Amino acid sequence: MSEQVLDFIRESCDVQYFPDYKKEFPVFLEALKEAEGVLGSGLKFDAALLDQVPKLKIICNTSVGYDNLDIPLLKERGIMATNTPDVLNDTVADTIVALMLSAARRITELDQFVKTGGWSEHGFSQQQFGVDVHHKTLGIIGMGGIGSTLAKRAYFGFDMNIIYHNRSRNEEAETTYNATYCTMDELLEQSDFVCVMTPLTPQTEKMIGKRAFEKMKKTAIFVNAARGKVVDEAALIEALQSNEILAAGLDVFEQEPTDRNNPLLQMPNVVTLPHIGSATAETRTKMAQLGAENVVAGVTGGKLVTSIY
Ligand SMILES: NC(=O)C1=CN([C@@H]2O[C@H](COP(=O)(O)OP(=O)(O)OC[C@H]3O[C@@H](n4cnc5c(N)ncnc54)[C@H](OP(=O)(O)O)[C@@H]3O)[C@@H](O)[C@H]2O)C=CC1
Ligand SMILES: O=C(O)C(=O)CO
Repeated sequence: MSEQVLDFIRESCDVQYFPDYKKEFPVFLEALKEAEGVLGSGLKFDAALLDQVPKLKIICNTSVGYDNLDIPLLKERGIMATNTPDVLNDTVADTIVALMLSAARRITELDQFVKTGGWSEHGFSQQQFGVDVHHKTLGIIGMGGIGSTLAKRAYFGFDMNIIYHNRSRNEEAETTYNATYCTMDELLEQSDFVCVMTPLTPQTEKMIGKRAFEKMKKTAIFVNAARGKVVDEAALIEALQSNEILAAGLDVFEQEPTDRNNPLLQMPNVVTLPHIGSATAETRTKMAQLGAENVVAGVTGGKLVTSIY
């Protein structure tokens, strides 16, 4: 949280700032017990925690995802909640394109090849060729804010054929990016790149499992920048080990940080990132500022900018 954003909140509220609340959780908890508003990301607000923070009026996530919040419980207790949609769409879509390109063109693997002296006067072998991204079929599961922004890049930048699956139709994406709505099975069977971009909910938890990987092409590249728990990670590992799919690009994991012994970290055809989808200086500042506007509004009785409900 930059000083500029903190100063904006300080104009209306007393602020206690914890750059790493997990490191000093007992002190943080004491402060939270007195707080009317909280701004940040990642902390799970369950009933046991809410019981300890009776003065809390508003929880402002500095993330678009709000799987850390039990919305029915917050509603029941009259606590407001906000998130930070849209301001991060371009940055997260850029991250997904980076994962698609890295996995398809084997960028991280070949980077290591060069840096460890593997590139000799004999050049490199045909076994190291990648596959094209352009003119392929991209399947987007979750054609929302980020999914649509990815479709824009893929359609206009890479001449890709866009297919998608949601619970409801996204007519704007159909008109603007020529996206075709299909069932989940059709998407899995037809896509060269399968990108999941849904929120984590009880309905989407482990939505991509063994059966889904079996449906995908053997040449498919799977990308997850949504939430790790949307995927059955054991099934993903098995699919990669048995060549059920070609490669994967992952910004998120079932457990974060992921275990150092996670087999995915040993696979050259898997590109990994530490959940940095929205993490550019510019976008994180926009997210913090939006969260700050929400927390000030919530505490002072103003109008929330991006209320979750
Ligand atoms: N890696 C990172 O750093 C980041 C990760 N994220 C993650 O990405 C998620 C999506 O963000 P954003 O695009 O802004 O969200 P949106 O709400 O704009 O889009 C979510 C999409 O998922 C679809 N969806 C929801 N539930 C289902 C379901 N059960 N089956 C199929 N489709 C479904 C929705 O369509 P419909 O309702 O019609 O089904 C909607 O199109 C966030 O919730 C967050 O978890 C976000 C930002 C950064
Ligand atoms: O916004 C989110 O949901 C994230 O995961 C971090 O940007």
